[in-house]
Amino acid sequence: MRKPMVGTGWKMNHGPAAALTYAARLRALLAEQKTAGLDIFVLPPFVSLSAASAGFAGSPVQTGGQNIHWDEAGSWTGEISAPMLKEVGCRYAELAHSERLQHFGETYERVRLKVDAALAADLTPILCLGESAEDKRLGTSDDTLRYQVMTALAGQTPATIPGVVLAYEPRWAIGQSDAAPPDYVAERHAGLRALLVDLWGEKTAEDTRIIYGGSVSQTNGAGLISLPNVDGLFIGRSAWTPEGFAAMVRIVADAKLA
Ligand SMILES: O=C(CO)[C@H](O)COP(=O)(O)O
Repeated sequence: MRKPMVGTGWKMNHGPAAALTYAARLRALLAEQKTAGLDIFVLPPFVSLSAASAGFAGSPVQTGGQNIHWDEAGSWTGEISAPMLKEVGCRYAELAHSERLQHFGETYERVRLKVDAALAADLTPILCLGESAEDKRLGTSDDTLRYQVMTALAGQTPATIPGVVLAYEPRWAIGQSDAAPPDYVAERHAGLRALLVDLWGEKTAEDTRIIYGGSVSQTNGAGLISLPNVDGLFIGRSAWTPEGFAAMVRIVADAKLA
């Protein structure tokens, strides 16, 4: 059984003081909602992780970092290690976000090392996958997703794959006015599920969560979370307020905990 998820990445928003304010407000809102049975997560900026982890301590909300280096320590100026995320109370490590690929030179070859580092530190990798607008135009979306999965998860086993959350985020749908069309999302998630079967077998595919991100909102969220093979929602802008995120938690809970 795949435990449903709902999470938000704050990107470069909410310093430590704002993180504490957000956490206090979200805790109060979620105390009035169904949350048992959901994995709920927030991915603050690095400088806000200690504050956020403290602010959410004892609540249903877990924290995670938006990136890690593949090494445990060393001369890597400006980088953060998986053990450091663990030390500040994180459960998750987001990897390969499209903005890291587009603006900061990230590669899926490097992400493979980061998946290993996250798992070694007992963090759950949230592995972002997604095709470009050009892929979509050319009909090569599934080829690109296959390359990303096979490269980032090379060396994993049927037993370790379910410890990774796949986050399907079509690049062309991020930061837009609406999400990818539901039938398109359903096709890509079905393709990823079939790829997991092909590479690691039925049980691994059945146990591995695939969540959707890319302009999720209160308008489209219920339709997206109801699609087959969509095990959760991963929200940016619509969840940068506690009220917005609490509304998305409710949408996922209503769909998945009924
Ligand atoms: O990071 C994302 C979700 O946290 C993703 O980039 C979607 O962002 P959004 O389009 O602002 O929801």
